[in-house]
Formats: sequence, C-alpha cells, structure tokens
Amino acid sequence: MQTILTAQQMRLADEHTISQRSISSLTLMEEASRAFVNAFLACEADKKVSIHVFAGQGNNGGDGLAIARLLQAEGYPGLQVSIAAFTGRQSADFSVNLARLKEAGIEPVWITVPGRVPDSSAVVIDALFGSGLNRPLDENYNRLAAQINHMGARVYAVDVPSGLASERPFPGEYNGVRALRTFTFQRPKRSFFLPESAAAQQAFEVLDIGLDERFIESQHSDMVLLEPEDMRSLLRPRKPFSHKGTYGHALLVAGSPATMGAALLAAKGCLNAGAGLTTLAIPASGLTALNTALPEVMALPEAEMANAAGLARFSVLAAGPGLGTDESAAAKVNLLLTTGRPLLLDADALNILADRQWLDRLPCGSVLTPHMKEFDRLFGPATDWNERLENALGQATARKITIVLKNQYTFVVPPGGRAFVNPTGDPAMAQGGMGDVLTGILAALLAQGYAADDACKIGCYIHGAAGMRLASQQFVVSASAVAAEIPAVLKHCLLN
Ligand SMILES: NC(=O)C1=CN([C@@H]2O[C@H](COP(=O)(O)OP(=O)(O)OC[C@H]3O[C@@H](n4cnc5c(N)ncnc54)[C@H](OP(=O)(O)O)[C@@H]3O)[C@@H](O)[C@H]2O)[C@@H](O)CC1
Ligand SMILES: [K+]
Repeated sequence: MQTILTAQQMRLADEHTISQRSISSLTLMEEASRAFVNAFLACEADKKVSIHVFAGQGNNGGDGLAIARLLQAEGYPGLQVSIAAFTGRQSADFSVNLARLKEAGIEPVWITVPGRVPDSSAVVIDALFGSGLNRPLDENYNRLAAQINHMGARVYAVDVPSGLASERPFPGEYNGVRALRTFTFQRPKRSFFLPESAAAQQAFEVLDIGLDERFIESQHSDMVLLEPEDMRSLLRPRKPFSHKGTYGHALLVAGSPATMGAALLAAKGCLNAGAGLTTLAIPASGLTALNTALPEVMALPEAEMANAAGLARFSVLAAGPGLGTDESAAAKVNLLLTTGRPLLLDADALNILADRQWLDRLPCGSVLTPHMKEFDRLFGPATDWNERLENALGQATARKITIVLKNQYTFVVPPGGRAFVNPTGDPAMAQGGMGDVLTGILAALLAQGYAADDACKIGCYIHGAAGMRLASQQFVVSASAVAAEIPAVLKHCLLN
C-alpha cells in the first residue's frame, strides 16, 4: 500500500530526505529533473522535435529550467524556454537553475504581461506550477494556459498539471494546462484519483526520486493506494483437506423477469471467486436459464424468501443485481434486514434502501457498492467528488459499514477514515453487468471468511485486473468474460 500525501506532507518528506541524505534541495531538484528527463526520453525519442518549456518562478519552475538544460545536454537542439512572471517571487533553487540555464547558453523569454506566445512547438513541458498551487489561476495564468492548450502540442506536465490542485480540485470548470501525460514525483497526488482531474491530464506516471519511503509511510493520510503486493499478503491459498463447506455458502438475492442476466452474472462472479456453494434467489422464470448457464449454482425456492430463519444456513447474504424496486423486491430486502446480519447490497437493493429510507436499519459490518448516482441517492448530493469521498469516509465510520464507491478508481471505504484506492481496471470494461460480477465476487470472498474491508480490497482489485488482462488483447471486455477470468487472476495474484 502507498500512502498518498498532501502537498504539505510532500514538502515535509522533501525536507526530511534532504536532511537524512545530507544533500541540498538543489541536488534533489536535479535528481527529480533527471528522473523527468529519463521518462520523457522514453516518450519523445526523436531528438529533432521542437520543445517549449514553460516555467513558473517556484520550485516547479526550477525543475522546468533544470529539465531544459538536461534536455539540451541529451541532444535536443530545438528548445525554447519561457518564464511566466506575472506575479510572485523566485525560489532560491529557481534562481540557481536560472543561472545554470544561462551558463548552458539557453536564454529564456520572460512573459510579464499577457500576450501571444509562439505556438509552433510540437512538445510543451509544463512547469508553471506544481504542488505549491494554493489558489485558482488568475486571469493572466489562465490565459497562458489556454494558449498552451490551443497549441495542439503534446504536453508533458512536471509533477502536477498547472492549474490542478494536488489535494482537491478547485470548484468550477478546470482552467489550467491540459496535459497528455504528467510525470509526477514519488507519489500520485490525491486529486489524480478524483474524476475532475480528467480535464487536466490524460495519464500520469509516478517517478521515484528517492524520497524517504519510511517517512512517507509514517504520515497520516485519508487515502491509500492498493498495490499488487497487498493482494499477495491478503489472499489465502486453498487449504489441504478442505471441501466445499470450508469456503462458505453465498446467497444472492437478485434478478427479475427482465433483468435475469444480472443475477446470472453475479452468480458467475461468485462461483469463479471461490465460494464453496452459491445459491441464487431468483424468480421462477429464471430457473431454466440458471440451470442451463450455471449448473453449479443452486436456486432458492421463492417460498423460502419469506422466512428469515431459513437464511441462517448461508454464510453471506447479498442482494441487488437486477432485483428491481417493486414491492416483491422490497419485501426481499426487508426480509434480509430483519435478520440483523451484515448484508452485501448493490444496485436496486441500494435504491430500495434510499427510496424507503431504510438506511438506518442497515446492520453494522454491511457492505454497500454504489456507483456515484446510487451513492448520492443514499447519502445526499455532492457538489464534487472530494465532497462525495469525504461524505463516504464519514458515513462508513459513523455507520460501521464498508462503502465501495465505484468509479475509474474505485474507493474502498471501511470505517476508520481511510479510503483505499483500487488502481486496476480499464475503459474496455465500461459495459453493463460489470457491477453485478463485482457483487458476486465480493459475496464469494465474504463467504470464504475474509473481513469486509479485505474482501472489498481483493474483490475490486481482481475484478479490475481481470478486465485489464482481457483488455490487453481485446477492444471491449464483457462482464461474463471478466467473471470467467477471475480464477486465473486469483492464482496469478497469489503467486506473483
Ligand atoms: N516536494 C518535493 O519533494 C520536491 C518538489 N519539487 C518541485 O517543487 C514543486 C513545488 O514547488 P513550490 O512549493 O515552490 O511550488 P510551485 O508549485 O512551484 O508554486 C510556486 C509558488 O506559486 C505561488 N502560487 C500558488 N498558487 C498560485 C496561483 N494560482 N497564482 C500565482 N501564484 C501562485 C505560491 O506562492 P505564494 O504566492 O502562495 O507565496 C507557490 O509557492 C513540486 O511540484 C516539484 O515540481 C522537486 O524539485 C524536488 C522534490
Ligand atoms: K506543472
């Protein structure tokens, strides 16, 4: 797991590393700039490309000047450097790098008043502002950012796209530099995981610049990034002499005549993520489809969905995929709530909770897997994703539940004030049924005895990893294909 730091904590990590390694801040700036140049070389191998570096006057600008000098030394002759100096003071390391730039024979252009900037470069390096940005861009910087954006150049941002706040995006429309790629130092910034950052960058890559990892990991943060190693330590291998009873019995209450597929997909996810037994409570009209498609899965006769005592034999109770929101669906969710046991609820089960105002009946230890709209319906509207995430952090702690807030980067939010960011997934997975498979996977992991937070971390990770594996070969990935890929992904995560 990687702790995601605030800009202030990043500065502390910077200072700590400087004193611990007995190096100057200038050396660290040089190392960061070298790391940027190495990553840049891999993307822009043609040395004849024209490059325009836009630097501010802080340390991000200092990086920009050092990068320009290093690129010239690498043999890129078509370099120009502009320094935006509408306001502000020069940082000490910026000043030293300005002198070094001039010694290297590069004379920068100073932009002190708004005006036209040359727009013929194929590549822009954006080093106007980094993690020090603490207020929205003013008129002048905003105009410069717009000019850079209109150049049609390939824009590489240093550390953070200029205009994007590191922790939480500023309210309103993004008015900064729009980067093709950001090379960010040591850690992704918190705002990179919030969907608003899509306006500022298409992708980011993290560069190790040698900051002290022990110090970073000792910092308190409300955001933690999951890594492949976490799966290896969380996942448990199948035990010798074990049998189907060892791995739990999941009940999935799902499906309606028009949306039976959702129930089947959830059951397929559950089967493939290793539940000992999977039972599906579906309307009778789905039984033929179930027996044909998934012969391993059992069906619960509808009459048994009227008796809470009969549910005691299941190790996990899950509901939602394709369930519908009519009276009979609500009666099923009501029955599950009367058991007083932790529930796994998704999709229509969440809508039923919201519509009937049953949220306060939800037992502690439950897991909810909403997407944005379902979350807002349950917990109230949010003006932006940061507010939504903070609400999720508060609700999970107050209600002692785990919320899986789904998005490109899904947030697993257990009680305790930390969101675990899932890094896996691919746009090829943007298709109906994905959430149903995830519910089935989570049910299987809960049935196998994983704690709610661990089940959600593993489940989201392997679901996205399955999609990524398939997307490396396919344009689009179906939910059934993701479910079918899960056993192989689990094996891979356990062994690698
Ligand atoms: N941390 C590390 O480990 C390492 C960091 N390194 C690099 O340092 C970068 C951070 O540098 P930085 O702190 O000097 O801030 P930076 O982003 O250059 O801004 C400069 C100043 O601008 C100001 N300002 C803010 N908002 C504004 C606005 N809207 N419009 C106008 N002005 C505004 C504000 O000053 P203020 O006006 O508040 O006094 C701020 O201080 C980091 O991103 C990375 O590239 C690496 O070199 C080595 C390792
Ligand atoms: K920048």
